[in-house]
Amino acid sequence: MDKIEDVSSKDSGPKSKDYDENSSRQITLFDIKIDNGLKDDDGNEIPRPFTKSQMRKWLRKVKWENKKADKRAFEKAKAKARRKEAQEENISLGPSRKALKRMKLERPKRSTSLVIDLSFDHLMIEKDRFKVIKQILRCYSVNRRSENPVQFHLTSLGERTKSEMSRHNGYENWDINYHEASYLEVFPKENIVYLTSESDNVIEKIEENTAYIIGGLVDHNKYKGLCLKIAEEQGIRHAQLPLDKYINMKTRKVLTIDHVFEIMLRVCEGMPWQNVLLNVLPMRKGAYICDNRRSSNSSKDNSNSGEDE
Ligand SMILES: C[S@@+](CC[C@H](N)C(=O)[O-])C[C@H]1O[C@@H](n2cnc3c(N)ncnc32)[C@H](O)[C@@H]1O
Repeated sequence: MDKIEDVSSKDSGPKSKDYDENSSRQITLFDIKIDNGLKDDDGNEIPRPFTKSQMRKWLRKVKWENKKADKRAFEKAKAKARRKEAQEENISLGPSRKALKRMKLERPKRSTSLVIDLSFDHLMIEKDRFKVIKQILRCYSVNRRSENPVQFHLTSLGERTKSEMSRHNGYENWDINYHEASYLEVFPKENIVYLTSESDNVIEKIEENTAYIIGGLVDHNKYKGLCLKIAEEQGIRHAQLPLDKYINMKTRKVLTIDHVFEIMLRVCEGMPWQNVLLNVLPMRKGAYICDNRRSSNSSKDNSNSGEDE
């Protein structure tokens, strides 16, 4: 049952003498009948110090705060149990936060840049903008854990994306280069390659000192060919990933931002294209090896469905 006194210290919601005095006897949400008012121990109605809607709002907040605290405690206990179990079974859970921080300072970065072009905000509904942010977080996470990270840039960063990013604590200090300017102002034009599944050029080798642009767009195929059109208009190079050369796929070849990012990163790290494609693409993309038509079980499903999610 929800306990008002658990959160009254955190919350500056409605307070009155009556409520403060009563808080020590753990009033529950069910004790308070907004419509009938609150009664004291002798059954006398306590004058209502707030409007019904103020009270409803506050009670909702209290309920939410309690739920949040419970959830946080549960997650903490779960993580602790997982750490303990891993320690007992000698399983590595990857680098700790402290180690990751040290890696950020010590790891040399490649001269190749992976850039997410965030100039498409106005073409997306809120839900899809959130998906873009979620995918950026995944890119950040894989790059940060890489032994050999690339330079990670976000360009055309607008106010909307900035405020959505600011919900993630300390994002300004992440190992990402943020630019309000377009990639055209950040990199020499001849060093830019726009990645797009619609290009006739197929990427083979990832070049040093080159900025590979990924369109920060979740469009459910609504703006087919848009990135290719932009690259052509801007007179910059463009290329698609060599999917056809190394794998067969049951679904469309338009991948999500984070999949494209991870594929490029892994190839930069020195893994062969085919292994990378089979490892990174989720099973439901139905990727299997080209040459021997053998179905692959090695695909991993990273809970991100195919294109646009
Ligand atoms: C969901 S797609 C957006 C599709 C969009 N309609 C377009 O015009 O590119 C997100 C981005 O991932 C990259 N991308 C997706 N699939 C790709 C592929 N097969 N080859 C190269 N880049 C790809 C592109 O940069 C693309 O802009």
